[in-house]
Amino acid sequence: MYKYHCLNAISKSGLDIFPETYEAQETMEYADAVLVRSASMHEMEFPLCLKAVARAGAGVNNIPLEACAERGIVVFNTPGANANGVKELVIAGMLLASRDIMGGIEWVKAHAGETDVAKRAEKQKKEFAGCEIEGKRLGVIGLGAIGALVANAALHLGMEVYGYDPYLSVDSAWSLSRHIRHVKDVNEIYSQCDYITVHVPASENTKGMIGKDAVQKMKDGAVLLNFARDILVDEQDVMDALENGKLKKYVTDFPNPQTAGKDGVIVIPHLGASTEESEENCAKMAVKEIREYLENGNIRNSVNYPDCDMGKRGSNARITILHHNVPNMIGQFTAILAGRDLNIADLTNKSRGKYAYTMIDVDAENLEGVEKDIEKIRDVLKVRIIS
Ligand SMILES: NC(=O)c1ccc[n+]([C@@H]2O[C@H](COP(=O)([O-])OP(=O)(O)OC[C@H]3O[C@@H](n4cnc5c(N)ncnc54)[C@H](O)[C@@H]3O)[C@@H](O)[C@H]2O)c1
Ligand SMILES: O=C(O)CC[C@@H](O)C(=O)O
Repeated sequence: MYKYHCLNAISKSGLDIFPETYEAQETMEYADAVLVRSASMHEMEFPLCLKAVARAGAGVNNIPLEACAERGIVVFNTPGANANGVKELVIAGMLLASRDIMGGIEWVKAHAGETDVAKRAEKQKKEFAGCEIEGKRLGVIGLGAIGALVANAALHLGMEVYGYDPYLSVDSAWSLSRHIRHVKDVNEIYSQCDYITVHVPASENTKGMIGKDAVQKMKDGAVLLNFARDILVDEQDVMDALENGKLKKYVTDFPNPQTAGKDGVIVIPHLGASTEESEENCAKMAVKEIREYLENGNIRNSVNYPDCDMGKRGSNARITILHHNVPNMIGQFTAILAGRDLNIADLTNKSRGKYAYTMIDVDAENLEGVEKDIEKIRDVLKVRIIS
């Protein structure tokens, strides 16, 4: 029986994929796996039994990736599973910044019940007029799952689109329309675009990447959209730019005391991925990743260990070893098996930065003592025998 714990509400259609051999737990204490959305795990203590954390979503800045790796906990995310939900809200954000839709709706609410509301609305509506996005220039910073969808959708809405991503993946490159202008210097986005939207992961490298310098280079009256993470933007600099009229609007999906309720800021309560479809997609992908790892040892879409796949486990026992990426690890593992006269049917080893993963299929059912012996090897972080 495997045990899992959900730190946030996870869509039932995903949890339903767990078979009867899985049991939900009220706490993490005895869990083999944890499912999480945005809950911060940085201050949490992890039990020794915890083997996997699946982030039902894209951003993993709420999870201590290296601390997990050191404890032999594989962290997964669900790339692309909520990208369409975010794309649609970004388009909505551009429209909200361009026309005073919310001001107009508030005015109607305030005059509800007045018999001459229709006549008064016709007089009042000039106050809420705006501009169209067709023909305007959009700059997309980060052309991954979300950025690529936003860029393509904006083209379809008649915008001219500039895209910047120095680490563009081959998959993203294939998905992008050839009509998107591939920009090599982000300053070109700042200086040329009417709307700028950022879709990069939050990390030590990207924190504060849009601050005073970037804002000063932007066109007067530009609109900045942030559906990635608030820490990517130096929001005090953006507030100053809104106050002095340099920027027209800041649209953000991340409420905080600095931006909530402030003039010129449209703050949405982190709704980018809050659609039935995105929640289902993320939950299903997260549950499949956990099952694949617990039942077969395969790692798909990890963010702290290498992906590694030996297919479905057959009749052989499968030994899986998470370890540091240092020389002579495989030699030590195979020596232990050879010393017991055990035959290796298949073996795979993959590495990613400081960490590596070895999977060994062995032609035997009785592997007594093997787990303990491998665990004693220096630089081994976690050993499992799936049989
Ligand atoms: N608002 C929401 O609800 C919501 C939902 C999903 C994701 N997000 C946020 O959006 C981010 C992006 O999501 P995604 O699914 O597109 O991720 P992704 O990994 O598919 O794409 C990220 C892209 O950013 C690029 N990149 C990295 N550093 C860069 C830099 N310095 N300059 C330009 N490009 C850079 C990468 O090459 C990659 O192509 C997530 O990390 C998450 O923080 C928010
Ligand atoms: O789970 C959510 O609602 C938000 C997810 C989003 O921020 C992400 O990074 O995928």
